[in-house]
Amino acid sequence: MGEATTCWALIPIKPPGQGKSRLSGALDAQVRSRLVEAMLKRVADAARASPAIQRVCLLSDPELRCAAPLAVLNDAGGGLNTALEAAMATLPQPAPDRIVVIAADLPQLSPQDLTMLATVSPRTIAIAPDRHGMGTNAISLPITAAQRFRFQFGTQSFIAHRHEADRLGYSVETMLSDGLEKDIDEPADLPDAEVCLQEAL
Ligand SMILES: Nc1nc2c(ncn2[C@@H]2O[C@H](COP(=O)(O)OP(=O)(O)OP(=O)(O)O)[C@@H](O)[C@H]2O)c(=O)[nH]1
Ligand SMILES: C[C@H](OP(=O)(O)O)C(=O)O
Repeated sequence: MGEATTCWALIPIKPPGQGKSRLSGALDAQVRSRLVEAMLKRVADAARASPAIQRVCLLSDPELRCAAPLAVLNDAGGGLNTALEAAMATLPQPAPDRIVVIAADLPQLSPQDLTMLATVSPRTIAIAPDRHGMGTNAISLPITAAQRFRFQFGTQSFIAHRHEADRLGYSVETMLSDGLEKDIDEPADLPDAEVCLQEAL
């Protein structure tokens, strides 16, 4: 039997008060910020409950205080893609075999979703698209790929991330589940955040 592989989850989150601006027409600033916190807690709890994940880190401002006591990797600035690339280059050692980058706005995420992302075969990059098949809600990278991967968050990132995996010579697996697809970007998405929204109101 081979050595057990290790996997960490990395959750990027903007500093308090800065996230989910597209919801500002539907929710006031205080509710929005509580919703962001409730969704982050849900994602962090799901990651911590997955037996395939050994460590859960946030990528954010190191001053961030959140309900869950999690390690925070410094967001070096420059936007999400640049900050992720910098974080991959400066991971605490010993680094894991695999790292799952997962959005903080997935209120229906389950531990099984994390386990599915963490347990793909070694030469595989797994990508979870959003409900429109356009954006990327999670990406699971072997450590050998993580440090060369050019993140493409922004518009149409799902296809761009697939191309990036091809460029690096990894096979791609698409991960689909309700928990992974249903990120909360627009007011129309809010019914999918019902439980977190109850906490926030
Ligand atoms: N650390 C960090 N996290 C980011 C950054 N940009 C986006 N994120 C996080 O990445 C995830 C996906 O981002 P979006 O869905 O665009 O969320 P958002 O930026 O809060 O939403 P809008 O303000 O409406 O665009 C969320 O968890 C964000 O908090 C960044 O520059 N640094
Ligand atoms: C960051 C962006 O996510 P969205 O803002 O569409 O959730 C993306 O998936 O590239």
